[in-house]
Amino acid sequence: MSPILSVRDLEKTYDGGFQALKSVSLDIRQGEVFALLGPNGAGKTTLISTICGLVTPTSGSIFVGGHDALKDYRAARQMIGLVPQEMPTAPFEMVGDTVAFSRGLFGLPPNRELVDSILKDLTLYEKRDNPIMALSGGMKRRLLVAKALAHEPQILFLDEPTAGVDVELRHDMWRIVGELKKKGVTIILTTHYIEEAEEMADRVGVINKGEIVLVEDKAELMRKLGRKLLTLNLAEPLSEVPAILSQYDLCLEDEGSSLVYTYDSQADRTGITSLLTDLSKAGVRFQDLQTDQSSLEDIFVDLVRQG
Ligand SMILES: Nc1ncnc2c1ncn2[C@@H]1O[C@H](COP(=O)(O)OP(=O)(O)OP(=O)(O)O)[C@@H](O)[C@H]1O
Repeated sequence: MSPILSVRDLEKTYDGGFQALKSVSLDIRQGEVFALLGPNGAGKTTLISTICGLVTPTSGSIFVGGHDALKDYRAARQMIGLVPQEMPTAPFEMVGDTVAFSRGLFGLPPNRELVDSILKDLTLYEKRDNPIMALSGGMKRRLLVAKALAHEPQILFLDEPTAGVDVELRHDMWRIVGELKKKGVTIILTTHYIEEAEEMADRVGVINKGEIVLVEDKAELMRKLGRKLLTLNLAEPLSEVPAILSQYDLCLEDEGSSLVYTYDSQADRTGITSLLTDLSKAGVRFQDLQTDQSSLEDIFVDLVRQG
């Protein structure tokens, strides 16, 4: 299936000479939830803003649903909903009206039924005749989603949807994203929260200093994360791994005083029991042992540090 969004060799150098995007290429699959992770200043907002037509790229191409976003901006933008981090100020506007207005901005005919159903999905329907200023912080966040959905976009960008919100609202947002995905909406979100990417994403991309440094299925990442290290501190150092233990792919470390076994913690059989039996048969004794697991956070920190 061809990607719903395709970015090729995208570069952005701001006036003043700062290069915020360096040859970014990315394909987004229809119906997926893609989490874009990156530290402050990595280029997440620049990338999203460029795709949404708010920032002009220096070079490169963007295709949205087959439309060239640079040459056929309107058709491309029509397919996209953008949930910004903050509410533009229109405090006296009514909740229902502001969502209807967002739809009108795209030149679409009014559709009160649709607006009502969006408000209901986001549990804002009861507030439809209230001014925006009468909403709680969490409701305002949900309203931003409602406004972004008013023109029935196929792709929804969420820029840090849960930055600075409480746990309850964070889970609320995750539920909303899950429901939109079920309806077939493709979702791209930026986040600082690894937990958020783990919870929601089908795929994870990491951007650092304007470059995409990793794109991977979350399941694959989790599989990698499922690998654990068992380190045995030996009673006496070994010069080599005994032949009887060759099947375990052990590594001898710390000048022969530690044996390291890598295993899949999610497998039915980790092999630890038989390893310990075979160690005993080989006469290898150990004083202590420890297990370590790398997390998505470790992988992220490593990638960002290397960059
Ligand atoms: N209008 C601008 N003019 C010049 N430089 C800019 C402009 N907008 C952003 N930048 C720079 O581009 C880089 C990327 O910024 P961007 O906002 O895309 O990062 P981000 O990954 O979204 O960061 P954060 O997580 O802090 O929101 C930063 O160094 C920023 O200072």
